[in-house]
Amino acid sequence: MRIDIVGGGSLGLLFFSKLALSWHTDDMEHQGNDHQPDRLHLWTRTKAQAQHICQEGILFQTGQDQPVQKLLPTSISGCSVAGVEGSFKLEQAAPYEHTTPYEHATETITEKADLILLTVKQQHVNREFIQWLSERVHKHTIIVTMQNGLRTDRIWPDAWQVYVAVTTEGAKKLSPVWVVHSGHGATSIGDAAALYGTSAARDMAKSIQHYDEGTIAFLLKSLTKAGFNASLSKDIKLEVYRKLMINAVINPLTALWRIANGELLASKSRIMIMRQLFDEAAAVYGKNDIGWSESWWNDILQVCCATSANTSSMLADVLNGRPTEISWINGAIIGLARRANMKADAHEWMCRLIESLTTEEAD
Ligand SMILES: CC(C)(CO)C(=O)C(=O)O
Repeated sequence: MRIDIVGGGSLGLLFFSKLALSWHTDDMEHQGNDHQPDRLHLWTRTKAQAQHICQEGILFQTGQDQPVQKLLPTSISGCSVAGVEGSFKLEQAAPYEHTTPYEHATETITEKADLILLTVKQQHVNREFIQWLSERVHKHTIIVTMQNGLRTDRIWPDAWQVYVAVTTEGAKKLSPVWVVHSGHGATSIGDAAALYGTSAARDMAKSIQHYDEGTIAFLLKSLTKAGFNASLSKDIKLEVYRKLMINAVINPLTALWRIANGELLASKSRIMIMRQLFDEAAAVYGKNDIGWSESWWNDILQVCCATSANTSSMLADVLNGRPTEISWINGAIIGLARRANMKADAHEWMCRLIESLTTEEAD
């Protein structure tokens, strides 16, 4: 089985590091047997990051106060890294030498992936990216997207088997090569057809279901072995909308006020504004027949506590002068409101305010 992780952000590095470490342990255990190793490959968006990783390895901490583990290219059997520039043209594979006793370790980078875990930001998923990705996909490749927000454009080709992952794992990227597992969470995976699917996609998914099940089962097993709390979701749609609500409340406010997640709870007036965003989104969900629960408000407060010292991903984008995911978070709520002929003024304001922080927002 070949897994490609696409995206060298905090979550990409976290999932790569933990999987690589657990597969490495596996390899050590199986040395001398004719065990065939599974392959893991990390694609970073920029060539520069891939070069850093190839030269310095990945620094990984299982927690803030935990020792730094160094994953060196030569010590991770079957794992490799390459960079893809902003244009998403395939760059030459960065030299990531590994010592591995298995003969098929010499395979080239052009080998297609059986499973692709996508951890790139929404703004990087565009037509060029899909084109690049199509070179890595074979007939039965499963794509698992692990991203904030919701897409309303039909970006995924109908024939692809796309799954959605919702995770509450916390990860902090301290440098292009350094990631800290800053909070343990849970990861649910479900068929994207439930969210975006056409009937063609559903029929196709059914006809090759046994492949899906095998690959997804392998992923869940690998993630569990690597120490993640991962499961197959019974209702991924609900989980995506729940996470969307959490992000639509926490992300823009932390980015506007430039505060850590926990500081949202520091005053009544902040909590009132959060509640306004929550109520408005809940009304929009209601009109769209999207089940929501009052308990989600408590979930939001709990996320603020559990990740109190964290910089939200939107604040991190703003601080680094990068475009944000606002269009796929609060913008998605506005889209749902329009669909129901209603207004979502508070979310509109969030979009306008965040968009006006930079001059390079995605459309
Ligand atoms: C849940 C939250 C807000 C945690 O920081 C997040 O997902 C993000 O920052 O994007």
